[in-house]
Formats: sequence, C-alpha cells, structure tokens
Amino acid sequence: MADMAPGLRVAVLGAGSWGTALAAACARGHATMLWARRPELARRIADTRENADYLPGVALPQDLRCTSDLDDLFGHLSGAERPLLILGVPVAGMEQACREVAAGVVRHGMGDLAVAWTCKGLDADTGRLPHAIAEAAFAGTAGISTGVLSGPSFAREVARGLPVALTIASASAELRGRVTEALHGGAIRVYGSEDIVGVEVGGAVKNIMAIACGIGDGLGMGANARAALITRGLAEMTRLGVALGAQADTFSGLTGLGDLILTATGDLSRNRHVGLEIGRGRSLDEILGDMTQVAEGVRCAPAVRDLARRCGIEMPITEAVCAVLFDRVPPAQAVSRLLARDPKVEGN
Ligand SMILES: NC(=O)c1ccc[n+]([C@@H]2O[C@H](COP(=O)([O-])OP(=O)(O)OC[C@H]3O[C@@H](n4cnc5c(N)ncnc54)[C@H](O)[C@@H]3O)[C@@H](O)[C@H]2O)c1
Ligand SMILES: O=P(O)(O)OC[C@H](O)CO
Repeated sequence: MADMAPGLRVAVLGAGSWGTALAAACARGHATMLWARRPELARRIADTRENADYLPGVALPQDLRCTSDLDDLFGHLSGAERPLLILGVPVAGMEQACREVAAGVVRHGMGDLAVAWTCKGLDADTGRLPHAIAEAAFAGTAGISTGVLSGPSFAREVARGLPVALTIASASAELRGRVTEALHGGAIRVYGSEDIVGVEVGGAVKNIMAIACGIGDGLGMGANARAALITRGLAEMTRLGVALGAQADTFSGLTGLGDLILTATGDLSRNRHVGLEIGRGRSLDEILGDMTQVAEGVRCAPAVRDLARRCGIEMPITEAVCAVLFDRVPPAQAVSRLLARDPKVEGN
C-alpha cells in the first residue's frame, strides 16, 4: 500500500484489544504489521480480518498484516526509513517484550528504532515504572528511542472509529513525530509531552481509582461518593507523581484527569468492572476467573501502595483498595475507615 507519510512503517507487538485497535488505526495510513503471541490467533486474524478473541465484531483493515514470527516483524521494520514499534502488551509482559526487541534490533542490524509502549501500570514485583523496565532492557543496545503512549481510550471505541485524544510522552521529538504521524488524523488527535513519569503514574493510578469507584457504585454509594473518589484519587495520583519527579500539571491533562474520569465512570473499563463486582459481593478470584482480558489495577495496586509508603506519600484510597482486594476487608468497612479519617485541608 502507499504510505501517507513515506518512510514511516509501523509494527505493533501484542494482539490484545489495545494492540489490535492501534494496529488497525495505523494500517489505515501506513504499512502496518501486528504480532500475536499465539500462531493460531495470528492465522485467524489474517484469514478472517477479525480478532474474535479480543475485539469481536470489529472488521480489521485489509492492509493490516499479521504474524506470530518476530523475524517477520523486524523484517517489516528494518527496511524502513523511519520505523516505529508500538508495544501493546500489559506491564507483566513489558520486560520480556523489550528484551525481544533489543535482540531483534541486533539480529536485524537496525540502527534506528522508535519504541512506544502503551501499558498502564508498574511492575508488580519491583514497583518500577515501564520506562525503567525499558531502560534496563535496552541498556547496551544502540539506536533505540523510547516513549509512552497513553490517554483516555477504550480500545473498542477506537476500533469503531469514534473520536479519541491521546498523548505521546518522550524526550525524543523525532519519536513523538513518528507516533503522531502514525495515528493523528481522522478521529484521532495526538498531543505531545515530555513528562514520561507523569504520564506513566497517571496511567497506573487511574486503574486503582477505577476499581475504587466501581466498588462504591457496586455498593450503591451514589454520585456524590463517586465524585469525591475521583477528586481525591486525582490528589493521590498527583502527590505520588510529583514525588517521583513528574510535573503537577500533567495530572490535569488527558493521561491524568482525562483517563481517570473515563476509567472510573465508563462501563467499558475492566478495572471499574472488577470494582463493581466486588461491591456487589463477589470474590476477586471469581471475578478474575470470568475475565479474559487484563485489569492492570489489580496486580498494580499493592506495588503502588508500597512505592507510596517508601516515598512517604499518603494514598488512603489505594490502601483501601488493597485492603479490600487482598486482606478480605469488607468493602463497606473500607469505606467507613476512609470516612473516619481526620479532617484535613483540601489540596493536600
Ligand atoms: N484495552 C484498552 O482499552 C486499553 C487502552 C489503553 C491502554 N491499555 C493498556 O494496554 C495494555 C494491554 O491491554 P489490552 O487491553 O490490550 O489487554 P488484553 O487483555 O486485551 O490483551 C493483552 C495482550 O497481551 C498479551 N499478553 C498477556 N500477558 C503477556 C505477557 N506476559 N507477555 C506478552 N504478552 C502478554 C495477551 O496475549 C494479549 O495479546 C494494558 O496495560 C492496558 O492497561 C488498554
Ligand atoms: O479497561 P481498562 O480499565 O483497562 O481501561 C482501558 C483504558 O486504559 C482506558 O483509557
């Protein structure tokens, strides 16, 4: 196919709901290849033009190529003037994906590759943000520039061509330019940022707040409680982010408040769904057992809580979510504990 921007070629690693939606969006203007971990899924997508496991009912562009062979993916990218690789894997797959990327770059002798990840969370074992995982995995491999793509975006809506605004954060203007060219246009707007830490902290913490709001709604706590959780959740997110070096105003943008509102109130959210079901009285094991897609906030909540404790940052809603999910504290009791905290000055 003819590229709208000659020289830009895109690959997406990870054929879950978000990777598939992004690959479909990129394929409308640029030569794009999607990599699925399971060969059987890659074959089915190529044959049927549908990812029935993750985006059933969505017709994928005819031009989108699909593979399960990483060498196909790097072959597709390595001949390009301006190659862009988008990582569509969850945070649990980030380290392995980055290692595969570093090995592929070396194997294919690539001197330039822009890599943008899309996961929203932090490493459940180490508390590292995604950029720290990438930095470690890419150390010693020349030519890789990096960034994080985030913002309020349900995959299913993007796949249907509904309007969305995203943010690409990177120190590299060239990388921000490639991601913008790959996605901006039609129903998609892409904004740039240099605040990688702020964008990553927003993405990780909003999932926990969506679980909290889901719990509140599942308990029937009402709209006032939901607004309070969103607002105080934003305060928690901002405190942690600023302590880690983020800019405070990033949290009033798309990847902070924007994504928090979407995920905490939108019923397409998997994290909100977990909270709703907990509030209605189901157990976490039962809920997760019924889900085929990832709810990043569940694994991420204890890591955020522990990181905040190490930084001396108060995150009472995050603490409450962890207590309900993992310490068997009844949701109503966790709410009572939150309400019983000492009065304080707003803004702190
Ligand atoms: N779905 C959305 O609306 C959306 C939007 C923006 C960002 N995100 C973020 O994108 C990331 C991916 O989410 P998703 O919605 O596509 O998830 P998903 O559950 O739909 O799909 C996950 C994909 O990653 C693969 N995967 C799972 N664990 C893996 C591992 N350990 N190593 C390699 N691959 C692995 C799965 O096979 C699957 O292809 C998450 O961090 C999510 O928060 C999702
Ligand atoms: O379904 P969730 O809760 O993972 O949210 C999806 C996106 O992150 C919303 O921006």
